[in-house]
Amino acid sequence: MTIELTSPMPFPAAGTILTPKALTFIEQLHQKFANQREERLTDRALRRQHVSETGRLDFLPETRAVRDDTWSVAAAPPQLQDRRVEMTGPATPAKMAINALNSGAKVWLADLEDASTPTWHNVVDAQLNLLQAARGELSYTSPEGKEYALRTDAPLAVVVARPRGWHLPEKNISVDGQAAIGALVDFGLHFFHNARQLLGNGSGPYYYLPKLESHLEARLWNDVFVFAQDYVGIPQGTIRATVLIETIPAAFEMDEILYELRDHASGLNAGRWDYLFSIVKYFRDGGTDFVLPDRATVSMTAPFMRAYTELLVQTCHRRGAFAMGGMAAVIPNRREPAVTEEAFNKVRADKTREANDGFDGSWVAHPDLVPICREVFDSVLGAKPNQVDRQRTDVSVSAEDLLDVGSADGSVTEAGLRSNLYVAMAYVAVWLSGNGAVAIHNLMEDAATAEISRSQVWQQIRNQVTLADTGRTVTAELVQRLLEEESQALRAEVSAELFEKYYVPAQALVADICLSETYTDFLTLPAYELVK
Ligand SMILES: CC(=O)SCCNC(=O)CCNC(=O)[C@H](O)C(C)(C)COP(=O)(O)OP(=O)(O)OC[C@H]1O[C@@H](n2cnc3c(N)ncnc32)[C@H](O)[C@@H]1OP(=O)(O)O
Ligand SMILES: O=CC(=O)O
Repeated sequence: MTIELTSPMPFPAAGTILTPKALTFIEQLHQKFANQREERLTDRALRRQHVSETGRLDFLPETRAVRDDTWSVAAAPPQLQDRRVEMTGPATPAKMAINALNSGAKVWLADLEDASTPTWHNVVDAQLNLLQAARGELSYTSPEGKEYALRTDAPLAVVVARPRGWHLPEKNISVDGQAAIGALVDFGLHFFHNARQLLGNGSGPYYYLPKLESHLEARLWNDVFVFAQDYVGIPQGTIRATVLIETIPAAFEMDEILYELRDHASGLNAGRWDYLFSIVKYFRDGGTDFVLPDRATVSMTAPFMRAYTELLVQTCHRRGAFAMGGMAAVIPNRREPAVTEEAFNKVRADKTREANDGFDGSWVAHPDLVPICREVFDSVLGAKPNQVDRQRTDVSVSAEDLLDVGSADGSVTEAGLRSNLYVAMAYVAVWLSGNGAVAIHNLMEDAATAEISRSQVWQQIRNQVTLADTGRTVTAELVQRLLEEESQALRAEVSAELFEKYYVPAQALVADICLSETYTDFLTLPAYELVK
């Protein structure tokens, strides 16, 4: 066998997941698809290079027929007909998984991606929790003795697992001497252990696919699904995938992405945070027209964001697919009623806009937000499980609309720059400690939101932006100084031990990626080198 674990089993029960048969499946996936994955990653670099030379993206002339023809995706299985509330969160620790399954949401996006640090322990523990959940066997006792069990008085949320994106390796497994591919490890282990079990439960192997940049990446996933279904001997078309439209090039290929996955597609999701990250990344050297205002001031009602979400709803419904809303990152705080009230109001407003625009359901980051999202969608859907029949023929979105980044209100301020540096450092520190999502100043921060923060800083230096509140120009020297000041603020907030262990390396990493001449494509790639 050419597959090997390059690290010891992370904990004794890991053998339930890392079985010889499951590893053989991962090996086969790798051998069949590693080259295609490499080609797709090369395409990404070439396309970005083209954008940097032309300052432009457009709908593809060669796929016009796919956009113009009449076709639909496969019908949604019964369990995915009603997705009005989707809870997101990591699948490890077990407590979070149980809380999400019990939350009353219709779906749980079990996140192996942006809300999870892919430490070897987390990667395998998340799989173990999902395996036990599929068999109704997941339970947990906290160190304080609080018991957690799967509820039996109401339906559990349907699991839709989100594997890592194509770019991330899994360094604890090697195949033919190369690091395994994170996406194939996450999908492969989940599918191998649970596909048949989930079908037996009346559910199925359902996935969210993150960070796609083209329909060819969707084709690659489709090829993986076809191979995997044959491998375990379940009917073709059993898998259902919802694709996150969270990169700017993918917004130009929504039809094509659904078309490639048409036998397995169940919808698209408007992943707003990664979308903003992608805009900054793609147009980072596109001049000041592409410089976004402070992260906190970019709203979903900015014309270019509205163009993106409206096009998504229209495209999905035209193809019989679900349009899923995104994440309002404000979260409640059970100890602070005023914070909770503000979060409820903001989430209600966000979900109301989505429901009225035609989305079929949306995401929440915290169990206390489930009732708000449900109530809003109940009031718009009435007795219907979804509103896929709402065609939105009134929508007309051009390439210019999608690229009208300058239409965002707001300015770049020193307060916003400081906040970006603080969040990037604090998030990376928490990520290095093994938590992929954290509340910072009552906002949910995960890999996507941290990517925006650090990318904005890089873009502001590159464009020598003038700060609206202080009149200073953003330079490497200014950023270095503010980074040190924000780091001192963080030093005052955490223990000396934590600071040395996680915040010092986080500061070094953020300094490196914000100040270097070359832009770093994903923050999680250099960060991954620092975790076991
Ligand atoms: C841009 C995107 O990709 S969005 C999707 C990816 N991001 C996410 O999924 C983030 C999901 N959210 C979270 O991880 C969490 O809500 C956080 C980290 C932001 C805040 O978590 P906490 O600080 O634990 O919140 P809080 O203390 O209020 O939690 C209260 C209870 O709710 C539980 N809880 C909170 N959020 C979640 C969640 N997303 N899933 C399951 N349980 C949750 C906690 O475990 C805790 O349970 P307990 O009372 O049994 O101990
Ligand atoms: O993954 C979702 C996003 O908003 O980013």
